[in-house]
Order: sequence, then structure tokens, then C-alpha cells
Amino acid sequence: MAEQPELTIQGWGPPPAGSSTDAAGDRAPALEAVLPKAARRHLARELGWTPRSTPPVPVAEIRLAPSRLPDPARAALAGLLGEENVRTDRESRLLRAGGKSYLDLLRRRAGDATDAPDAVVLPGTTEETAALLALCSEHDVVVVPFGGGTSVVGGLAGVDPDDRPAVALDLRRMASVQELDVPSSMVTVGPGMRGPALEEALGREGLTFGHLPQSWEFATLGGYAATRSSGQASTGVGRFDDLVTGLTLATPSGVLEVGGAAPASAAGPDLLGLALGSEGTLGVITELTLRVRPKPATSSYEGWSFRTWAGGLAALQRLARHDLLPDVVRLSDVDETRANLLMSGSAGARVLRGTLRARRRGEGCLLVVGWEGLPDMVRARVRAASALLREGGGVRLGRAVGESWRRHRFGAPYTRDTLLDAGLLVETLETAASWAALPTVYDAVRRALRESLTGGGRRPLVMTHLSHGYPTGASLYFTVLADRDEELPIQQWLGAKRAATDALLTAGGTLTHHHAVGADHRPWLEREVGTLGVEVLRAVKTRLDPKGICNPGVLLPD
Ligand SMILES: Cc1cc2nc3c(=O)[nH]c(=O)nc-3n(C[C@H](O)[C@H](O)[C@H](O)COP(=O)(O)OP(=O)(O)OC[C@H]3O[C@@H](n4cnc5c(N)ncnc54)[C@H](O)[C@@H]3O)c2cc1C
Repeated sequence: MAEQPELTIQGWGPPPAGSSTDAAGDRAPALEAVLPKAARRHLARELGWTPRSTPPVPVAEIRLAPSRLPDPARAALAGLLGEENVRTDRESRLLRAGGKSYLDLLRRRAGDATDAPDAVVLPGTTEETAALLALCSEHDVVVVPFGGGTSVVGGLAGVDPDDRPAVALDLRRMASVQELDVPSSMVTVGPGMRGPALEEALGREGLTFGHLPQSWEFATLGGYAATRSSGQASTGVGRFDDLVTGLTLATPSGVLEVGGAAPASAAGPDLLGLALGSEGTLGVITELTLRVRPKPATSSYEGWSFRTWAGGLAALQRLARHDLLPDVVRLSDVDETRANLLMSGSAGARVLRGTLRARRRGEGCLLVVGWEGLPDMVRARVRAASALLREGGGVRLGRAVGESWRRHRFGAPYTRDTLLDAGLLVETLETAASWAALPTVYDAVRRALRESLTGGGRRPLVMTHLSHGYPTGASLYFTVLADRDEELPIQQWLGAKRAATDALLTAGGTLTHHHAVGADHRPWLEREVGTLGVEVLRAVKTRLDPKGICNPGVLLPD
């Protein structure tokens, strides 16, 4: 199996050529290469921002505390896994310091990795993982499972109320296909495997998995299960939790196997549901069985335009009611559509601008829809859905717009580092709500973000899209740009995030649709699941992890 590339320490993408802890530091492309002049002017005016140069400190200067792993624990771990799989060197620890949220990046860019794990351990099997957890319980060492390191909610923060030494448990040695059951359309895999490797293996058999989050180049299958992730085609393919039929969870109290090969079961409550979304707090997912499907024979991606956000929402709600939602659905509001047109100097934006002009449309709200499957089915679904979209006031922009979105859909995270270098705050947040509550949630979150981030000549740009449609509602995804407060950048975002989270919960949204709870959302978990709900989760944790060593800083509130 080919080595999976590391994710760079201070941003997105593989590290620059050479060592990932190169003294030169992580370098992003220049602002001029990422934003056309018109977009730079527009943003400067809208945000009250003056582009400036604020590069990250060189990687070689990032501060790291000495490892606190006690010698007896280190020796025991090395005895179990072999010396080469217990690492305390600078590079190994730096590469597993936290995830990729704006707050994570601010810390790493400022040269602070004092929260890095004390060591990195790499078990190769379920049995080794279970033995490792028992051993860490005995030695009072915290264990933080580490998949791709793409958490955006502080899922890898490793904060322990008792301040015990912590190890990152990297799952990369468990990253292969173990069994492919073609007649039953199921594959059993190791949790450290990433989407591209799985798709390559399945593709050889004419199969696909189809889970495509924007982070898919680096995130792992175990991470998807631990966070209940959702990919870009989730409306058709399903959320990640819909795709898992069974898994193995190694815990300090033993190995739990949940779900299985049977397509359904009535044997009591669903324990699989307890493991999905457990974010490393109950143990480590060491094996997963997933549903797969034949590669689609055809696909059709299209752009549509609606004059207003409300018009687009109403049309999609109608599709949902008639079970006609496409496999991929993404409706951008006016602010996101305009920003995409301006900020992307790519061929995609040129195609969209040209098509809107030819159709005599203003910017409006862009809708991208994608359909996949057997040609007759795709044709029939496209025909029926297009009629409803047209009746709802939509204008078809054609396939070039849809295909262009498809080609560039993994590109946005690569531009974030450049925007951070230029002095911007760049972050996203997400929720989901019923069709009835969506308009209120949309208004409430935008208002909260604007009020919190406006002041001292600064104004934020809040861009929103709807994606992941369901019969009863959909998710909303907000992208925020603002002039960064260089004095108090962390407090600036924490205030905005707090206001937006309070607003979305009050308006009827969920705390998170797919990013998970992590450290960042846990103060609000009780508002969503109630006091008794939190107590139930705590009781399960106490049974499986009596010493509380499994990722103690996430999910459950203090
Ligand atoms: C640019 C960008 C785009 C993103 N786009 C999307 C998107 O489109 N959809 C989406 O759903 N998410 C998205 N995310 C968020 C992130 O990719 C997901 O949460 C993903 O599921 C995390 O997977 P990972 O392997 O990187 O897990 P990690 O970040 O390594 O870990 C996440 C959490 O899961 C735990 N964990 C990891 N592996 C295991 C395991 N085997 N057993 C037990 N616990 C484990 C960790 O301890 C941690 O708490 C995005 C993130 C970024 C940075």
C-alpha cells in the first residue's frame, strides 16, 4: 500500500517538498494568484480590510513542550508495539497537534504547539489497540485517536481536566481493505484508510463508495464514523452513518462488535448508533463494514439560477416532498453566489458569468444539482425535477456550470491559507433544520455573526449555502470572512461563534449537522440532548472507559 501523504502543520494540503518541519515553513500561494483584482477591491470595501502580509512563523520555530510520557509507560508501550511505533520526536508530535479549525490554524501559525501530544503510538491491529488502551488505563495516560487530523471542532484538542500525559493514537497502520463481499455490496476496511484509496480499490471491481466530503483527500474512514460525517453527495448516497453496517470498537474494557452482516435487526436498541459519533470518547474504531454500490453508469451536473433565496428554498422543498431531490444539491444565497463570481478567477466563474449574461439573469442564487445512476433513471429524474424547478421560477444554466463546480469542488480549502496570510478571519459553521425552520435559522445566524463581527470599521461577509437535503429539511453551511483582529484574533472568533451557536439553537437548528461536537461545541450539547441524555452518555463512557482516558476533552460537557 502506498504511504498516504501527511497534512501540512499550519494549513491545508501536503507539506512543501522536503521535510514537513522544514525551517522555511508552510508557504501558501500569493494573494494575487488566488483573488483577482476586482475581488480584492470588493473585499477590501465590504470588509473594511487592508490586505497585508502576516505569514506563519517558520515551522522550525514552533514551540513544543518536552514530552511528559513517563518512562515506565513508554517502555510498556514499546514492548507492546515495537520501538518504531512509539514516537516522541518533534516532527511526529507536531504533525498530530490538533486539527484544522481556524483556531487550530491561528495557534500553529503563531508558533504555538504546546498542546501537542506527548507521544504518537501506531498500533497495527484491534488486539494491539485493546491492549494499548488497557495499558494506558493502567498508567493513567490519555489516548486521543488520530485519523486524518482534519477535525474543525477541536476534536483532537486532547484537553484533560486532570492534565495527564497524552498520546495520539494514529490509525495509519490499519488502512487496508480486509474483505470485499461483492454479492452483498459490502466492504470491510481498516479505519486509517482514506477515501481516494478506498475508491481506487473499489473502482477495480466496478464499485464505488461515494462519500465525498471536501476534506476527502486527507480524512479517514474511522474519522468519518467517529464524527458522523456527511459528503457532498449525501442527499443521494446517504450520510456516512447510513453507510456503516457494522464496526469494531476497541475500548479499555474490551472489544465491542456492533452491527453486522445482516441487513437489519430487531435485537434491541442500536448499539452501532452509540459508536457512531462517539468521537474517540468510548474507544477506538478499529474496523468498519460499509455499504458500497455500482459505479454510476452516467452522471449529470447542472447549474440553475433563482432570483431569490426564498424562491430557491421553496423549489427544493417541493422536490423533497415529491422524493425528487438530486444526489448532489447546493443552493448558494446571493452573497455566496456574488462572492463566487468575483473571487474565483477560474474558468468556472467565467463559465457562470457568461451563462448568466446569455440568460439575461442577474447574479441571483446559484443552484448546483447532480444526478448519478443508470441512464434511464437519471433522465427520468432530471425531467421530473426540472419541471418542478422551472415552475418554481428556476432558470436552467446548463451542464457547463454544474461540471465546472464538480471539477473545482475540493479547491476552496487550498485558498484559505493565502487569505489567512493576508490578514483575514476565515471560518465556517454548519447546522441543519426542518424546512419550516430553515428561513428563521438562516436569518438568525447571519444576524448574530454580523452583529458580533461588526465594529471599529470592520464588517463581515457571511456567505451561505444549503446542501444535504432530506425529506424533512436540509443543512445550512455558513462561510465567514472578516478583517482579523490582530490583537485578539481568538477572542474575535470565539465571540462570533458563541453568538451564532446560541442563535441557531434558539431558532431550531441542530448544534452540528456533520462537523461533530469536539471541544468547541460541547458546552452546548446539553441544550440539544438534555440533562438525562448527557447522563446516559456519561454512564456508557464510565462502563467502557472507567479511568476516563479516551479523548476526555471532547463531546461531553464538564
Ligand atoms: C477543509 C475541510 C473540509 C471539510 N469538509 C467536510 C465535509 O464536507 N463534510 C464533513 O462531514 N466534514 C468535513 N470536514 C471535517 C472533517 O474532515 C470531518 O470531521 C472528518 O470526518 C474527520 O476525519 P479525520 O479522519 O480527519 O478525523 P480526525 O480529525 O483525525 O478526528 C476527528 C475526531 O474523531 C476521532 N477519531 C478519529 N478516528 C477515530 C477512530 N478510528 N476511532 C475513534 N475515534 C476516532 C478523533 O479523536 C477526533 O475526535 C472538513 C474539514 C476540513 C478541514
